[in-house]
Amino acid sequence: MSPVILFSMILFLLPLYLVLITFRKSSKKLPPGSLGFPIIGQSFSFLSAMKKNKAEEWVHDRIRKYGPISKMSLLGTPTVFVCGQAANKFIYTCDSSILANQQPTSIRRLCGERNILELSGHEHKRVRGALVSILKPDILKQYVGKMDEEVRKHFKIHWHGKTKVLAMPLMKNLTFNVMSSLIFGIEQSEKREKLVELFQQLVKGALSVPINFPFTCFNRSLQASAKIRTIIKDLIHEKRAAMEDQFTFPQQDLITTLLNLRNDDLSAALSDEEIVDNVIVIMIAGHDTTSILLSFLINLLANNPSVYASVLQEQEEIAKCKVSEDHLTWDDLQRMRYTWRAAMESLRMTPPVFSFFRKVLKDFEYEGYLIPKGWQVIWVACMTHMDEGIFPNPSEFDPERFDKQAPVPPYSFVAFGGGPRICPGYDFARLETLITIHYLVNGFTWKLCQPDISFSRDPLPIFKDGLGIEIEPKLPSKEN
Ligand code: HEM
Repeated sequence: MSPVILFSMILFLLPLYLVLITFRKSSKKLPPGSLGFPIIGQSFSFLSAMKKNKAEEWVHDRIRKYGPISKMSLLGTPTVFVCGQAANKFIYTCDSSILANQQPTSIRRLCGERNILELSGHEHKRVRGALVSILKPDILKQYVGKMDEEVRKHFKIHWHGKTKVLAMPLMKNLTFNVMSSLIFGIEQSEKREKLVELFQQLVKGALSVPINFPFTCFNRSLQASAKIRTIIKDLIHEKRAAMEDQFTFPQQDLITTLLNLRNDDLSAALSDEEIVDNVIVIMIAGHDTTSILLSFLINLLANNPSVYASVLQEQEEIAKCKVSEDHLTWDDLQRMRYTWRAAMESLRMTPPVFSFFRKVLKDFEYEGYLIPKGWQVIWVACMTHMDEGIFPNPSEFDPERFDKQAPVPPYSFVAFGGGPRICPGYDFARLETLITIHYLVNGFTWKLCQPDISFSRDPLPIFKDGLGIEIEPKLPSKEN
């Protein structure tokens, strides 16, 4: 029998088998809801609601029908759906021997078995420790100048001399280039353009039914993933050779920093396979999320003149103390408090990541229901962001909500997740966002080409028209 048919049969039968053995061995109640058709289950209805930007309605319909806990089948696996502040707390504090991080099969196959999202317990701690150590503020401080340079270059090439731009693809291009420069040490080149294309293709299949037939989106994403792997492996060999020749870089890239990380016994902290898998995850986790934040913030600032005025005032104060060729410094970024609140508010209103998955390692009971081993849990963490009881007038863009004087209740603002898996790229994203907004508001004014713009989730939020804006450079022009 061909491996493809065998694999499809396993995918088809596994959910049924899991449900049957669960019923046989336990008298406890499963959550309400239906598993739908085998394999497909509710995958298409969920993905289609995401695409139509109706995911919140889809979730509300489910809650109306079954309550805050229900069962379904998503992306080939029986699944329990939960949401709300209590669910966020439960999941973020749950023992990793009960609930392990697990992405859909599609993500595991595209990013590799050793990627941090797949690991749990000690292995997760070890790999996470290595990633946190290269993304912590002390290390990132050294990169502010390099980031600043990339951002200025971007505005010079893609914005100056234009009257209209599509902001979203440009922000993707910018965040990808910043990450390539800092993580891979790859400057502007054909290789970098190739990598952009390959990552875009890989991401398209990240949340898809994992059937590897020719011409499927998943198949194209797998091919892109294989090519990216080859490029990263070659880079690792080049950097290792340079290190062995004792060729020292004045400012290392993050892959070199990772290659240099040692355990107590001086063995390498991460294997090459772990570096490849995790660099792919970092690129995916970091560049799209931050570009979404920047694009939605540009849209919100265009529609909210008073917030825009406060951001501008803060950024003009900082610009006043500099001459045009000065880079922004770490201290300048610490002064951009209001701008970061505006960014957090944008993340509250449109968090880049809508839902998360965990794998159930042991049967457990939650709110009186059995959550069986072998199933997965999906939770829509950000439903709390629009909870009137937590964030009054949730549809209003109000950065002051994040004023430190009025702290946000725990487990309710979760754009960066929570618990032991909270996003380790928070500071990276903050630096990149603040530097970009600084040069944007000091360099240009902008307005939306169309007043009413809509977005879909594919699976990440994306403006359908690319966020067309009319731009005008400010005079006298600071060299952006
Ligand atoms: C606005 C930008 C970003 C947002 C909203 C964001 C959000 C998130 C969220 C929600 C999680 C998952 C937490 C969980 O599973 O509970 C996460 C994990 C992660 N993020 Fe970010 N992220 C952003 C930027 C970045 C950047 C710039 C990087 C790297 C430079 C990064 C690297 C990672 C990694 C490696 C993980 C996995 C952590 C683990 O499993 O321990 N992220 N991020």
